[in-house]
Amino acid sequence: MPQSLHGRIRIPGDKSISHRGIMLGSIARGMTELFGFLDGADCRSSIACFRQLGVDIIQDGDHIRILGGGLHGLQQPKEILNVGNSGTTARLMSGILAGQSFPSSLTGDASIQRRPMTRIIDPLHAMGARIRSRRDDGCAPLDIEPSALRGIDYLSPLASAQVKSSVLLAGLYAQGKTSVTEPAKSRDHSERMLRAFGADLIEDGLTVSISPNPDLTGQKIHVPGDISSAAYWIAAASIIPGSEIIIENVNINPTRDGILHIARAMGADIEEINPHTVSQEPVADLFVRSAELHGTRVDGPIIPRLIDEIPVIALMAACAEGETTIADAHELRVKESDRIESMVKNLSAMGVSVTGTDDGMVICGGASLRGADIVTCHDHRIAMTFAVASLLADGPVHLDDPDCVSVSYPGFYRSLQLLLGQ
Ligand SMILES: O=C(O)C1=C[C@@H](OP(=O)(O)O)[C@@H](O)[C@H](O)C1
Ligand SMILES: C=C(OP(=O)(O)O)C(=O)O
Repeated sequence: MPQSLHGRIRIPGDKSISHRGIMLGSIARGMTELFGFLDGADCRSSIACFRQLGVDIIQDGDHIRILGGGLHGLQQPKEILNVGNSGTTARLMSGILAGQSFPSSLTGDASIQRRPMTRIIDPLHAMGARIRSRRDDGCAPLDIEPSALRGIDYLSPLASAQVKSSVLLAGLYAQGKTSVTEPAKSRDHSERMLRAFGADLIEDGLTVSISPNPDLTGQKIHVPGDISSAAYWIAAASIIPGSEIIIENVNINPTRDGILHIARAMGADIEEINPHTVSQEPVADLFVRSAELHGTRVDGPIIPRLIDEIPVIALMAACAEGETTIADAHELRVKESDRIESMVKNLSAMGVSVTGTDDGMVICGGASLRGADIVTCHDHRIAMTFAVASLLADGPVHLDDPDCVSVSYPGFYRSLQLLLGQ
């Protein structure tokens, strides 16, 4: 019988909001303070890049102070900017760099150098940017030359907050208005934060428009807890009989709350307590009790609202009664790893009957999980998913790179021990 989870837990700050806080604080005028910042490897990469761009950023744990010099206050970096493992840093920062009066280059780790950048290069080109993939393969390293930008109306083929945000940030430096229309709503943290910093931004359904600003103004931002990190505890507490936990201070932004909808559709028992707003973002504590789960269908416009949670949703599906189909999630193939392949391979190794499809997977629930050697592909979400799976396995589960969790959740294993009462 697996050991149940109990107690209250506070999860680290939201990764998307932490990145945006560093970036907007760096191009705003005056002091920005971030409280509850995610001190994980990805957000540290954003700090390192903007320091290289001449911004004074002081970090004291999860408290950050940024002295921004305004939209044109960045300086030419002496060396190539290194985004590490962070796609968000690469794509959003490219939008800012495209509008600068100096050249710059950026690269990242092996995973970043495989992830597609044409999705931002194309719209930035249409705005007049001079940005090219050094190896001509559509991936980083990217070289960016100064040029005058003009506003465009961009019809994005993808529901991607990174693409949307990159174009909107470039729009701050463009002549005229820039708008982005997406096929489905992606996370809207950039829109909320840009507005708080004083940007001239309008939202109309799936279209967001921004006009160039004379300047943004530094802000104090309280970063709420990351629902993508809460997802592991939602899943673990739901699956393991007898569990009862409270996850404090979780961002429940409707563009991010897909996991709550899908978990409830599977029968999960999740109560939202004390809902309130913090720095333009809706927040609540989540009371999660174990429940009998059953299979469901995960597809359509909810996909961008839970894209990073699909690995752990697939694990919930493996432990539920009946079949679950995940579709319309082709984007999983271009994350830190090919997450469809990673999930199919590792769930199969644990004895789950799962079939990968082009844009998702079909999972037969109800199997008992056996011990296995897990290939994480250095992907933090795969590592955390199988650390949760290990609680249910009837034999030892070995992760080849357990430490990669520090990309988004440095205290993950400590939190797990706490919830297990160890
Ligand atoms: O904008 C963001 O902060 C993010 C957007 C999503 O990526 P896409 O924009 O590629 O969908 C998500 O997967 C990533 O973890 C963070
Ligand atoms: C896809 C992710 O992040 P990024 O694109 O910023 O690397 C993630 O955190 O799951």
